[in-house]
Amino acid sequence: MKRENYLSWDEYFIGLAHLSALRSKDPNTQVGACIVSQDKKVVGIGYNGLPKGCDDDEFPWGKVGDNLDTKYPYVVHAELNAILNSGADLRNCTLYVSLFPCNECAKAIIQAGITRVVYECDKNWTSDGAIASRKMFDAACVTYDKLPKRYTIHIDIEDNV
Ligand SMILES: O=c1[nH]c(=O)n([C@H]2C[C@H](O)[C@@H](COP(=O)(O)O)O2)cc1CO
Ligand SMILES: [Zn+2]
Repeated sequence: MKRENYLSWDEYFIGLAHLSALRSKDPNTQVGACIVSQDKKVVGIGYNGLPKGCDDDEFPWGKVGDNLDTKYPYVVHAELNAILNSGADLRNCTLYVSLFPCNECAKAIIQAGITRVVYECDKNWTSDGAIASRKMFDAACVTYDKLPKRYTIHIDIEDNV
């Protein structure tokens, strides 16, 4: 008889997105994204971080002050990193992401041909960025689904072998 308590596809892929977020150096918000093809293959994965060649220890991670002295002009968002890290054709793929995408990522998601977004947290739901994202997703027929519940996936590598 097969195991009962295995991960669902949604749990598996959002779990991968969360694992990826653990690589983020952002001290405030760690976001992870995972792109999955129609036949359930992972074709892209990423987290919010600086572009290649930009030193994590040299660039700022703060939120306030002069814009150029904050992280905002420099950080590549998780969704965009997942798209850029993929070499695959992303048409009709699903993007799993821990936070609802901002409008800049929404544009990249649409242009890449991704047709479904599954997200977990929508703490930014009423921000202008998220409102613009929804306008564009609706116009471009990109569906967006919030995962129905939060859950814990426990990974203990020592115990797992
Ligand atoms: O869609 C997103 N994807 C994404 O990776 N991020 C990243 C950029 C920043 O590193 C961080 C947001 O930082 P903060 O919550 O401190 O403003 O999350 C932020 C958004 C905004 O929704
Ligand atoms: Zn974004």
